[in-house]
Amino acid sequence: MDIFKVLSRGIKAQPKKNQPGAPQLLPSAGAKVNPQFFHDNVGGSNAKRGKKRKRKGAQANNNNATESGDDDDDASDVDYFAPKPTPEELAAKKDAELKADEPKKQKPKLMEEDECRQILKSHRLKFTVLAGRATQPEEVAEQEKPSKKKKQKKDSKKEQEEEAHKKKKKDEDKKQLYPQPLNSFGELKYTYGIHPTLADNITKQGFRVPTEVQMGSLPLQLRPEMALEKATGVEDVKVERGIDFLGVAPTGSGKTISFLIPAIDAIIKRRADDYTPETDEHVLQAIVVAPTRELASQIVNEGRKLAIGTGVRVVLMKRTLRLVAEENKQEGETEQDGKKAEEDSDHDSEAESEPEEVVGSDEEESDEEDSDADKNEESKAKKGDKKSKKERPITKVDILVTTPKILLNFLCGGEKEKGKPRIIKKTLPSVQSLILDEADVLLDPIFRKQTMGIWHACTHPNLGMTCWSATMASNIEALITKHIEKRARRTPEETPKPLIRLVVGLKDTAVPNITHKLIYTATEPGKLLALRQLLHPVSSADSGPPLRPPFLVFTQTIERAQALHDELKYDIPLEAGGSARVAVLHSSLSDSVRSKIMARFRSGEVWVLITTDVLARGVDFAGVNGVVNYDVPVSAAAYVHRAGRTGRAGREGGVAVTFYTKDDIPFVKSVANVIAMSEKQAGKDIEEKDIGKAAQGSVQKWLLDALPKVAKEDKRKLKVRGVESRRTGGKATITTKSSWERRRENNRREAIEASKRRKREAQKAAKEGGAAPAAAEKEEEWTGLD
Ligand SMILES: Nc1ncnc2c1ncn2[C@@H]1O[C@H](COP(=O)(O)OP(=O)(O)OP(=O)(O)O)[C@@H](O)[C@H]1O
Repeated sequence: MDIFKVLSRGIKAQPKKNQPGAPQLLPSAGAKVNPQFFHDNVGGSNAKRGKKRKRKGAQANNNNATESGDDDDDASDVDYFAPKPTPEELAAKKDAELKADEPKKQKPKLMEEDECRQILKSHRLKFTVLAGRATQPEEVAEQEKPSKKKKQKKDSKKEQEEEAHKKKKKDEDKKQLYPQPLNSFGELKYTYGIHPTLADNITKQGFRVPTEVQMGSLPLQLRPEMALEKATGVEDVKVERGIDFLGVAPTGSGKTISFLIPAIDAIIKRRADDYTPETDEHVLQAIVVAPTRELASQIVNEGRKLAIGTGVRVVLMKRTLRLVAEENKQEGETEQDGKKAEEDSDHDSEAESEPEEVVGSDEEESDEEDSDADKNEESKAKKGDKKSKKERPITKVDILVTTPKILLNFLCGGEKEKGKPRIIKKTLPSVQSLILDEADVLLDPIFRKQTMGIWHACTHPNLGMTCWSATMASNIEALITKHIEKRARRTPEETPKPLIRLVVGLKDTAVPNITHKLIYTATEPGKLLALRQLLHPVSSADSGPPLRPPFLVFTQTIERAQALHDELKYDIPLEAGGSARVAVLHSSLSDSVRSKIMARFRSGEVWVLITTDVLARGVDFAGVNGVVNYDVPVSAAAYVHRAGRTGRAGREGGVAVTFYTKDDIPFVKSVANVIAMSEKQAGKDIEEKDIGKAAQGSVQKWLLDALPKVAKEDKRKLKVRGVESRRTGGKATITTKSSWERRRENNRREAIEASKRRKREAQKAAKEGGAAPAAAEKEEEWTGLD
């Protein structure tokens, strides 16, 4: 040790974490050892986030993955003066470790229900049976008598409220489940028996510790009977035919592999069971539906990585694909069914409570645009003779990943004609698993008919349905439950499959590991100034942690994204990469341009990506340091998803900034509420005594109280149309030019246009008659408004 070096070290204390000047941990710094969001010390007197309970049971299950970074605690046991082990001792120790890693042949050891309860609670996992119990308890009868309840309430409101609350809690307790959690990925192979190649692929991806949603959902999906073996009071939950599943878990918590692992494993097993040389073919067995093309291709990539060496083919749906589908034999009936399904859907959307879920205007376009993007391929296909369509080989596919419209078009034999109901001409009887990623948006009125059409076309009697999202409005949950029950009624001879819901953490909140900033900019130009300040921060004394590239900027419309890009593209100095560092991505761009921009952003070439809600859901950019909501999101759920593009897989240091102007004040309360709830969940909520202090990144209580409540009708309008003034042709434009300058430019442009028009008219008249040349000459003399 160089003593001079030690002595010459500065004595200035290093700033602590989260203090100004302290090196900040950013999402771009890389993956975290432990991707879990919640691991409370349940049971201890001083429960604290970030500390994980140690379990005996998990160790007994001989897992080959470390549980968490908490093993560092063992450092206190290190004995620096102990004699060094001999090489023989080291070799013997290694042998023992290897032996411990070998799969156990005997029956895996399951945890008792109490222990499961503790672990589930510490990771904030809550399971509820929503439908399909063999005997439905009295709550159904209770629900059928709302008028009587109301009457009672009038008598002694408080008493009745208390009673209702108690009853609700009791009912909820009754429906709750405490299945086995997955403590490590090693258990997937040794306890739940997934194929070794699939297990190896999981390890190769570097996944060591399962996230909460993986802990909760994988055992139930893979072997429900085993997951519930130690659970008590589940006699009416019959899982022999599998389960239907609804997973509501934070953004970036690894939902994708939670549905891909069971889908791939089921295909491998079925193939092994039914193997004959003739049947060893790829048969479409699972469909994953996602709302945007970017998300769909991301799922394909994830799926292919997991399926390496398993023989399972994961394919992205394209117009030119030929799938094995059965012609609908009872077309007349299906037509009626189809019509009925549409009527049902319409009826649902009106009858149910106002949906809280977001459907950004752009998302609709994104799927609309699917058709445009695939037109190239279609035209190529059309160029060949008509026969070629028939001759095109059937695509070998086991898992199909698709956006809803493109698959529905295939099933209906073409695009929708205006005013005509869609008829499903083909069905997909081989599909045994239908997975809806971002299910709430897929079942929102905007995509509902398309998604329901696909659901209807999957005719397998034992179709398994799993739905996933970070947000789930209650009306969407009710819709899923209703349709699953309806399907079950078609086969009364079979035991109904239970629909089990898993909620991780608080429903509809943002991830707990990011910082939120709500910034009032008063006007539209104020936003541009504020964004420039974020790009070029002048002082570190700014409120909250600075926003460092790469980051995403969300706008309400395509036009605004384009305009913001035009404004910002020269803001990055040439020596730092110039305009190439800022890019825009929206649904009017072609497919190939979109993919190129995505690749450039992922590679770090683009620092600021301006976009619309087309990238708000599901897209995984691991190292995004922040999100700027240049325009206020159209709903609380939209906020959750946009903010969730940062802080993925538990990465710390992400920032979500939201600008709001005078025009947004009527709508911003729902966003402020989500921020407050998310901070509360993260343990950062402001205490009464701190009200008035500038708490970093939190929404202060006075602001929450001062913001007006958003009326239901306004919420609905906002969701469908966004802030009116920002729609195309609205008064709010993104530009640094003053309105006087813009007016002058407009006048000049119009004058030039008018001049050209007159000239053309004069020339036309000159061709026709003699008097015109003079007029044309006269016209040329005019120089327009300058
Ligand atoms: N167990 C794990 N350990 C570490 N990283 C993981 C783990 N599981 C998933 N990830 C990574 O976490 C990131 C987010 O995963 P994913 O995209 O599946 O999240 P999500 O829950 O679907 O998010 P969203 O709600 O935004 O769609 C991915 O980069 C994925 O590779």
